[in-house]
Amino acid sequence: METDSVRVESSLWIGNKRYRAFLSGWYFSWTEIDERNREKKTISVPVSEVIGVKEGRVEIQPQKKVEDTDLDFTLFYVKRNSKGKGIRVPWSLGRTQFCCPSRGVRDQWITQLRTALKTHSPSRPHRLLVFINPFGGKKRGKQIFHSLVAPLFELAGISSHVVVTERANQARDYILKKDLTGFDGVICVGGDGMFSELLHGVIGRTQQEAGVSEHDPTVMLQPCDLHIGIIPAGSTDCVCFTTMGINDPVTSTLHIIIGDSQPLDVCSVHYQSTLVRYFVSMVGYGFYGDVLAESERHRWMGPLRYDYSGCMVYLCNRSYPGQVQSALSKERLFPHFNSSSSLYSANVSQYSSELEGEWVTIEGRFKCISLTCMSSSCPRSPKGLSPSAHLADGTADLILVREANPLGFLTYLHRHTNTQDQFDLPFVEVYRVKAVRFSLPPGEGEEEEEEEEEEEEDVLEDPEKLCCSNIAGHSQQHLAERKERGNVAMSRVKRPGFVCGPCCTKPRSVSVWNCDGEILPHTEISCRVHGQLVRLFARGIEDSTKP
Ligand SMILES: Nc1ncnc2c1ncn2[C@@H]1O[C@H](COP(=O)(O)OP(=O)(O)OP(=O)(O)O)[C@@H](O)[C@H]1O
Repeated sequence: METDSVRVESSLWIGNKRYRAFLSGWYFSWTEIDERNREKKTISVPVSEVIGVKEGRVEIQPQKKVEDTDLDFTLFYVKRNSKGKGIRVPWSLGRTQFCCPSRGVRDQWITQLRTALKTHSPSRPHRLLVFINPFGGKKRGKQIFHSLVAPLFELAGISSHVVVTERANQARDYILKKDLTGFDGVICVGGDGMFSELLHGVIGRTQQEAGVSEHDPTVMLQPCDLHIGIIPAGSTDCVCFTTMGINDPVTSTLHIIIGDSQPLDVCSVHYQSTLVRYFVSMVGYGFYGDVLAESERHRWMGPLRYDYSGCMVYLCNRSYPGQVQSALSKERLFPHFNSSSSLYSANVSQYSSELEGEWVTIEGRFKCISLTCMSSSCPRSPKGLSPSAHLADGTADLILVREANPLGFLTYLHRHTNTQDQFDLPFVEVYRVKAVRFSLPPGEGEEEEEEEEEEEEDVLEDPEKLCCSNIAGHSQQHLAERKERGNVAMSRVKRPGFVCGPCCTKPRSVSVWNCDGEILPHTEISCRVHGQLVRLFARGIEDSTKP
């Protein structure tokens, strides 16, 4: 065996074939040598993608098997599969078993490979805090973790402390309050809701430690050091799909093990001087808010409720008045920006602001308004809400869909599922922004607020007076909540009933905001993008055409 500072080389056998193996700088390669000493196929594995090196003949999947032999060692590494269900190829665990001419050579290979691994992968996690939501998606969180994730962590020498959640927000509270010394990252096994819990926990804790007030909408938030990992086990897993290009627990686990790090922009939502929420995926008004509100009332339908609610809300053909003020990023014009909906058209006025960049005000009636920090893709919409949105450039894409005829709006919605440009429509405008404020135009919504208050008084007397029969079914509980928590909580519960579609006899001119699948309790909100606030164990979307 030849060894120098950059290169280790020797003959090894895989089965009955002879190979010349090299460990050289960043790569471990082995080339098949035929009987005439000619070189044939070479396989190369970056050292940074080696998952583990074990003595003997070892198998991890489908079941762990170890045969302790003197001459063999087994190499585990990231293998890119040829096809998968995402917009990039899935990763799996590659395994090759080498036989050495002597035990000394075998031990030397193992030592050299492990040393190279430490040198070339300094950012790998050693200890992780894992939260499993046993009720997310198809309720397979525990099974996914124990059968697919835990064996890979063990192989890579990662220890994990596992918390199976017993209630919503347990993971967030744990991160905010418990001692996290020694953990290199927090992992959720669940869907977007679980990711959001970790996001709020990690950001909140970092700001607490830095003495930064999250409620101040103008404050510069402290970037978070603790990495977040997502093992998809929810029903949509949009954040995972957008940051990985695929929803696959093994691919996610391998990214975590090799310590990939992807910065991510986060948007804060404030109501006056109160932080309402953070999001990375989407906040949407109008159609998106109405669909969520409607679907909340049909939870019993399971995932089908989104299709059902989408149809019902579409049939209502509603649009809402609004005033959107946005701080444009320097990269103001969106690549797909439609020239027919000019930025400086009559209904756009400019004014300066405290935020860098220029502010514009846009007023009108909208079918929907959405703001997204990422493309927000999912298997149903592989290109997502805003196909060219970046993960970490400090901007978000504001998409305004103005009042349109039902067929036009259907075209817009349908284009999310195919390759046609959803922005190339005369009633769609897109802006790349750093901050957004939404308000109701003067006079709009006030009448409703008053009506709403009167109605709530009536309802207190007689719950059956609620405009929507579905809500009435739950009204006693809602009334109790209102008494306990005040108007905000009541309107949070009640508003979905106001936009519920055909069953509701009182159409309203105010929608609700859908923030990453949660209904926000306020209409007039301000949003601000915080560039690269958190880091994920991910690599963004890899080009699947590369080997
Ligand atoms: N033990 C628990 N009991 C009840 N709710 C929980 C529990 N653990 C977590 N939650 C909450 O359940 C909500 C949904 O969970 P999760 O996001 O994992 O699954 P999902 O809704 O199926 O997936 P997706 O959000 O991708 O559609 C989260 O908002 C989380 O706060």
